[in-house]
Amino acid sequence: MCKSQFHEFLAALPKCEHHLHIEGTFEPELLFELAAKNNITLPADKDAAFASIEALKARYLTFANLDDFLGYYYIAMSALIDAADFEALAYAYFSKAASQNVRHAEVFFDAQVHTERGVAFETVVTGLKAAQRRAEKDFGITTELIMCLVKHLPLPDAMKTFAHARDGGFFADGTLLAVGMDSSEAPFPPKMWTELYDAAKAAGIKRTIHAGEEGPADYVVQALDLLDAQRIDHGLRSFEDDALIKRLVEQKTLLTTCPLSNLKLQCIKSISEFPLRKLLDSGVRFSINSDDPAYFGGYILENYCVLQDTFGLTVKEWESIVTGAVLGSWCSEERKKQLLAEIDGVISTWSAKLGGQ
Ligand SMILES: Nc1ncnc2[nH]cnc12
Ligand SMILES: [Zn+2]
Repeated sequence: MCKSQFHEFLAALPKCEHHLHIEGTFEPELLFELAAKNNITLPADKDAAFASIEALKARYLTFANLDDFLGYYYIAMSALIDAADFEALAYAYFSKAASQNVRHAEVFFDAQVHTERGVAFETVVTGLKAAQRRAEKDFGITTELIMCLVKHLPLPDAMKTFAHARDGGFFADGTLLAVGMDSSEAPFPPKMWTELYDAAKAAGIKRTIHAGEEGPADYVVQALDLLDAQRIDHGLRSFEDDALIKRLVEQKTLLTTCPLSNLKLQCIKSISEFPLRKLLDSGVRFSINSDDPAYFGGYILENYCVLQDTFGLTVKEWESIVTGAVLGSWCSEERKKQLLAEIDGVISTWSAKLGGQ
């Protein structure tokens, strides 16, 4: 069976995306457009990569590590000013995701980074919500927002943003689904954030955190032990610790993995180093995601395809991956049932076409 036919099957599979930074979908074309509209000068005097769309895209091919990438990611955000900018950004992602059969997406946004530069929390959320409503109407995709706090700023700053969202009723009214943490990892272990996660837990708010991307397996252990995190974003390095894997399996903790991101940020040297076989064989619940697709050369489907080309999975294995992604989602039981039924339909159509692959 030809590679492209299997890719067609992967495209048809109903998908859930759980690890996607909306600011990481900021394509250079839209970045330059919004920077011009908002009179934001990108720092081409300090870094020639900002001289043109082409130069920036070329620079995105050479990230040395997570922090190298984050420098560009945070500068680009400075071009997002009003609610319409956030709406345009998010709607572009939802359209692209829907075209790849993402049926449910739980999306991060970096609230604190925007408020810190003077953009009101309400502006960000208003724009994102408008895009969510339009996307559900236009494509039938269900979406949720996860507010990420950033590890490179002090705990009191994170607490202030968290309290603003909690006390403003943004979690209680369903505008926000959960709280997470992202940004630079190694210098900022999970144990630094217990106060934030205790407060989220006390308020009945779901909790996730980036851990085990560049940091060691022990950071994942800390996230479980000290933060009571219910989901782990990346968790790539969890396989350094057998007891941790056993625990993740028993607790059915979802790892939201991101293969192309890991490759582009030099966490792995080649896709063959991505622990896909271990994830499947151990029974850890995981999903495959795009993280920051505008920066890493691929949206969710490209992540699925590169894994297929490298590991040659069967239809059954893909069925178990997309089913696990549904089960690990934070959507209603009713929505899960719909998504599982959609998967059943696509699998029966394609099993016949692909004949026992
Ligand atoms: N891959 C990643 N790791 C940590 N923080 C991030 N923010 C956006 N992408 C990220
Ligand atoms: Zn991420």
